[in-house]
Amino acid sequence: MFGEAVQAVRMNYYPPCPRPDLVLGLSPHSDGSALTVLQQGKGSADVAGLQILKDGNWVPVHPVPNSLVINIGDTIEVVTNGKYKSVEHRAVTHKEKDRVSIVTFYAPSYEVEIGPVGELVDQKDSPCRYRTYNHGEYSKHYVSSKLQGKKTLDFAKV
Ligand SMILES: O=C(O)CCC(=O)C(=O)O
Ligand SMILES: [Fe+2]
Repeated sequence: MFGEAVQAVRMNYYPPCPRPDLVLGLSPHSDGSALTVLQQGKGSADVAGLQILKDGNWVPVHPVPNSLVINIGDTIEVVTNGKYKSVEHRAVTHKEKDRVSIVTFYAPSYEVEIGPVGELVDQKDSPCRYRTYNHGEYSKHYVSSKLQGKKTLDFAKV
């Protein structure tokens, strides 16, 4: 379904920040990927920099040694017609400690068309919520937009 899938890696370094109350490491966003695999750095295993938005509250994702965090991205939300939601998340800074995260984004090939799978669309119970679009177009839209919660997903909404 994803064609020759794209796997991209981003490494984030967050230096200590004297005013974590004023400065975010990374603004709230959802990832444009299908799935994201994230490792919170070994050397800073006690710094909970990643937070997810759940029921309107920011919840810290505490690092578990030798484990990976798997996040659902926008592409899975579209493919499942909203059954699985991409997670809104952000990174906060820490007064004394720096932090590293290594993030792998697994996403469709830029050539493929992405849309809700037929089995999860039903006129009555689960009407089609997202249009079918070219993933390359979505990626372009994503990288040229500001990180602003799940706003980038508006591109795909019907
Ligand atoms: O540093 C983190 O834990 C979050 C990184 C992230 O959300 C991203 O690179 O997309
Ligand atoms: Fe992210």
